[in-house]
Amino acid sequence: MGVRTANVQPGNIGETLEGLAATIHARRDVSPQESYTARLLTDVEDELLKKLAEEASEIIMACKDRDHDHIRYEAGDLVYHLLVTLERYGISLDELAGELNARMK
Ligand SMILES: N=c1c2ncn([C@@H]3O[C@H](COP(=O)(O)OP(=O)(O)OP(=O)(O)O)[C@@H](O)[C@H]3O)c2ncn1[C@@H]1O[C@H](COP(=O)(O)O)[C@@H](O)[C@H]1O
Repeated sequence: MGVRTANVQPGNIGETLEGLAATIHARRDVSPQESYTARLLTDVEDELLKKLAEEASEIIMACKDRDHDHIRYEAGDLVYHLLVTLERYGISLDELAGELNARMK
């Protein structure tokens, strides 16, 4: 298990996701030697997809343990890897918003 993040303060999810997505997009121009994100964007696609599946199973385990801080931590890992996946496959946050908005009742 990774190191738990200390002193987590609430933030604005829209701003945070947009900022993180922009950082991930910018890693397209960075060498894979310098950045984990750049590696996930350029390595064989199965490396990223395996990681996504691994993070999904880790949050499931955290939920089964009813461990609040661990669920939040693994949710962070999962959302980050999902954003990298969206970047890799060319889906912007605005397009994702459109998908979710289209389902709203
Ligand atoms: N938000 C993240 C982020 N979340 C998770 N990770 C990485 O994802 C990997 C998760 O792998 P693991 O689950 O195996 O590791 P773990 O979390 O230590 O352990 P467990 O979950 O297995 O218990 C680790 O290498 C983390 O460092 C992240 N790496 C980068 N970011 C963001 O991406 C930006 C760009 O970072 P670079 O990748 O360094 O360019 C950074 O500024 C951050 O904002």
